[in-house]
Amino acid sequence: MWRSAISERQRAFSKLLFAFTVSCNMGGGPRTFPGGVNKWKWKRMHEKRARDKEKRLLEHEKQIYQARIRSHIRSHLAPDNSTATAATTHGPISPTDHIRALANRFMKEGAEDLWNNDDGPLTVSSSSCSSPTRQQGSIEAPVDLRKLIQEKRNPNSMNSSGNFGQRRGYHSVSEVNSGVGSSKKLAPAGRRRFWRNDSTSSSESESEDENDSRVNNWDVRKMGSNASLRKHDLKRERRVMPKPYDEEADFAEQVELIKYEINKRKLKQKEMEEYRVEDQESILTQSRFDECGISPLTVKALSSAGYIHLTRVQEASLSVCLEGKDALVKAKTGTGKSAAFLLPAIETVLKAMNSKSRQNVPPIFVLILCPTRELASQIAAEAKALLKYQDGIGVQTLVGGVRFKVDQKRLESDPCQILVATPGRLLDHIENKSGLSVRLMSLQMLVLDEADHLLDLGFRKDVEKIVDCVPRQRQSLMFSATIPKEVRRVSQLVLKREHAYIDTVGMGCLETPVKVKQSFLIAPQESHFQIVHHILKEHVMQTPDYKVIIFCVAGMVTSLMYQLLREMKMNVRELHSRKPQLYRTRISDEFRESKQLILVSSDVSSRGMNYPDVTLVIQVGIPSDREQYIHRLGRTGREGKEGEGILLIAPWEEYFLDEIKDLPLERFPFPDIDPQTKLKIEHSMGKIDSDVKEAAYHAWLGYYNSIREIGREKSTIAELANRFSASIGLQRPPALFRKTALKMGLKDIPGIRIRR
Ligand SMILES: Nc1ncnc2c1ncn2[C@@H]1O[C@H](COP(=O)(O)OP(=O)(O)OP(=O)(O)O)[C@@H](O)[C@H]1O
Repeated sequence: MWRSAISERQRAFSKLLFAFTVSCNMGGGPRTFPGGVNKWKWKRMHEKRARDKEKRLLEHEKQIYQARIRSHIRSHLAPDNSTATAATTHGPISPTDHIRALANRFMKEGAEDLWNNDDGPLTVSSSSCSSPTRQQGSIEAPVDLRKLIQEKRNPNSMNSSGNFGQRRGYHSVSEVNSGVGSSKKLAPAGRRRFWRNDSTSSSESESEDENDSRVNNWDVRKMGSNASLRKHDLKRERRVMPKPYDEEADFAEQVELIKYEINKRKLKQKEMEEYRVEDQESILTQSRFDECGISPLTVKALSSAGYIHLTRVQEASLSVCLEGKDALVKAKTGTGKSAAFLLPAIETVLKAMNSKSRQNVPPIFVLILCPTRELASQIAAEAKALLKYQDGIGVQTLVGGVRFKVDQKRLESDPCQILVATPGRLLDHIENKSGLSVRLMSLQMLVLDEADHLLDLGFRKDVEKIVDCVPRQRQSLMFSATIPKEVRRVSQLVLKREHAYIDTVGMGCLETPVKVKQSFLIAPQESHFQIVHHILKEHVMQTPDYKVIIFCVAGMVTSLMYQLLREMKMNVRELHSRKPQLYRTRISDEFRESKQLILVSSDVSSRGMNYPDVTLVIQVGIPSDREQYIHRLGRTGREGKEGEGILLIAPWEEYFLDEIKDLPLERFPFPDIDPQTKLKIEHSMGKIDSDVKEAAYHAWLGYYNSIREIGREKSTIAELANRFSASIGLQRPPALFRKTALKMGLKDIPGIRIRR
């Protein structure tokens, strides 16, 4: 356009000069010019000056035009309307009129050069949330005026590709001529005014000055601007001038369109923000189970369980899992991961049962591994609920604490296409050649729930052995609310190299449920039992349907806490690995069904357990790591509900707060415990059997001695353990067996007593 405008002026100027020189040649003027130059040199010099001046002028006006367009757009985007008002009231000419006036000049051929990658559309970053104003005014993507205009001109020709040439809807001559469709078909309708077809253009070209073909409307130019394309697009194409009156109307329309588009985006952004807020509260999506390609009988079972819509993790992972791909899935606690792997598991079984020929041994098609017995029972129960209307598909559990023979009999007599197991007990069966290995040869799907824990050092060896015993040709799925980097690295022990990684939490996003209020309290070890009692009393008073889990650092410390709270007449239960399995199952079931109950538990309940409507989780002492903190906390605030979590630690455990510093923990106000209650607690503690206290001391010492991150000398740990021992009313620290002390690396450590 610039060149064309210049050339018009040049033409006029040349004509003048020509007239002038002709008149000179006819004897009417001087033959030499100032400086002794001849008339041709003089003419060329003036032509060049005129060209330069023209160029400068155009450049200047181009900049004004760009600035005006930008300020116009900003005035529309600015949340504060005063800016917009100011912009519309100042000066003799309104911004819109100014833009229109400038556009009349520049929205001709080549005007698209005004918007290019460098000086192009206004970009408002949605990520820049430092100032509230910007936040309000931010939009998802920049308003691409060119795209809008292009869309308006020819909605069918839009191309969302990032390629600049394509985005502009340009077609090279070679493309047009090479039959990639006719040029009419390819060139956007509106563009035809810029880029003409041969047929329409030829007649116009005839009317042009033949001698000035360099600068006529049929000028040949590079596609795109120099600024935008630089050396990248050297295809050439002809162009023609648009009709001026058309342009004016068109531009007014375009401005309207831009306004409309900006408003639309603002609305959309508002909606998105509202959705995000809702989104954080609800775990459900708009997708429905009856539309996601699973068996109708499963959909029926889902409906009767009250599941209509998929949760986010189910939506994100289901299609991938149904395609048969391996997947590593991360989603927050309480968001429906169990169903996310159970649904594809059921589909796998249905498919296998339809396709498999008769086999000598009843095949197990799906194996689900999980770390605890309670979790295995819970998963099996959920699977059974989903299989409510499917006949002939059986789910069984293989967990410790049940007699081996009983397991064997059950496996032989009852159908079992889906097996849910803890690694240790499953290995027992595999290694004892109970016939399970043969049945596992038909395995189609292996699932690791709480995958990061199963790949922890405690379980990894067992899991590796199990993986070695199942067919390599299988689908493997791994689920957890936490997937540390190390686990991603070792995930290939189980998953195929080309597995999908699905993270519904998102990098840098909050890993804990948004509606759980988290706080921490640092208090001397000696006061922990009193503080727990105080917090519980307050909570019970304020929450009629209270349901609390207290996590303690080890089984026997759990038992001590339980006995103390029971002595203090609280409605409390205990759950830890030192209890027989039948007891554990009964307590777990009772707590699931109950309200107004306090469960004191070791980490056996920290992962996966779905106790509905837990109102408060108290963690006494540091968890083994950040992941454990997240899982323990995740027993409350499930399904997007509200909840509360309190971490109670001793001053020397404060270092742990660093590991969870990205989580929204607030300081819990230090409770004011009345002396009478203190006395009562001391009295209750005095009633507890010293065996329990001694076992608690040993468990406490064992736990803290095993956490490397503490970074303390063994002697310091021994000293702290002795303080704990005193706080629970032991006269002196209990002695350790020599063997135990050796194993723990505590032999000859000052403060550690060895049993004689
Ligand atoms: N699509 C759904 N619609 C409604 N409720 C659902 C849906 N999917 C799962 N739930 C419910 O959500 C709750 C949490 O599910 P689940 O125990 O599978 O969570 P999770 O993500 O495995 O948690 P964790 O990380 O603690 O193991 C359960 O009560 C379950 O019944």
